[in-house]
Amino acid sequence: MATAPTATLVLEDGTTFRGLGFGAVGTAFGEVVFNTALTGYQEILTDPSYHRQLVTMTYPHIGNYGLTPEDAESNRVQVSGFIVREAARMHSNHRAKGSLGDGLAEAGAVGIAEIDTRMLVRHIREAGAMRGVISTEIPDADELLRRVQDAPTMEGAELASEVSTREVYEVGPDDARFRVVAYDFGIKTNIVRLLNDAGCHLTVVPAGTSAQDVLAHEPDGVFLSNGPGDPAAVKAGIAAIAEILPTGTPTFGICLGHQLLAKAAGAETYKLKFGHRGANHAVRNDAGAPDSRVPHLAREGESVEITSQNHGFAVDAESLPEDGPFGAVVQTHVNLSDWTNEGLALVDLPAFSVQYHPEAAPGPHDARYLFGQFIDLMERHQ
Ligand SMILES: NC(=O)CC[C@H](N)C(=O)O
Repeated sequence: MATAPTATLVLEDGTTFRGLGFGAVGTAFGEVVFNTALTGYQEILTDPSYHRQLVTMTYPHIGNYGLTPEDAESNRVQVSGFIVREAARMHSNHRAKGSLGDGLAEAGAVGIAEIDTRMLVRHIREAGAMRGVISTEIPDADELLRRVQDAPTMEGAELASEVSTREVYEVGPDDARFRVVAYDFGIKTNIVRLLNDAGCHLTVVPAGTSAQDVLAHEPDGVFLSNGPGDPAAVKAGIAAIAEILPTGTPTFGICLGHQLLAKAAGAETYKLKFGHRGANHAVRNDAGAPDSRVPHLAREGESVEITSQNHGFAVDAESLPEDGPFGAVVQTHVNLSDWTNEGLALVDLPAFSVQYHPEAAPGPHDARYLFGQFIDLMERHQ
């Protein structure tokens, strides 16, 4: 690292950090967020939901196992910048094909190391997630502050269309039991893989696809993917979902897909103070509670699961309607740290979704059962 350029990180409130640049040389803007997973930096960097974000890892030593193409969650590094305590000088892993620094450089993502990430994260937890800029070319903190204050905010940002596929594509065997249309708002590869493994042939469609075009495929089910940005700004997606729901097509959403389903069904979303990003968030499934109105969505055996998460917005549980455009919407899952909403289901229609990541890449596999529940719903409605 001795020859790495000096880099500067400036937050929109003027807080300034100096560190060492790695990855791309340049200036990168984005929302500064933090992820508490101990491993899985490659899956995090390549998760399209991190588009336009500067991701801080709380684990202090990052890059030691390099980058391995088969582990990517999309075809590129998606973050605009990466903030770490210590970037490993060498990686060691027989599967790796390159270093973290080279991967960031190739994608134009600016990294900054030798940052006091504990101080940064404590500051964000107190003051809230905010815009930031990392620069290896502009050392003047006042200049960077001016620029970051002009950068777009995450609230109101429609980013799904920036990462979505431009073309429709098909994945999985033609003779699969179920034909699913998957909305790509920024879909992660492991979701595609797990749906294929569960017996689904996928037709992956761009974020702006109309309900008519989706229904023309006569799908057994519709999947709503994760993705970046403010759910409230994804107007076309919300409108399309509102047209698909009354057809009774089984629908399953993850993260952004969950938020869009909620909006389509009459609920509201809001921005969390600093979001949930990590691989050990405890969630309770209430679908098996004695008074549950959606007992078919109970998790067999246990009700608490440790989950992988990555979201900055959330569904307002108080806004879930009893008398919405498609009837009642109930909360199926709750976050055990802050009691925010983590899942919902429609009572009268075969549609459900979770805020967290059952595909868990990276993360624990507790929530895989949800893919099975989607299959069950399609089986019952086929
Ligand atoms: N992973 C996701 O799909 C994130 C959803 C949304 N962009 C949020 O930050 O809340």
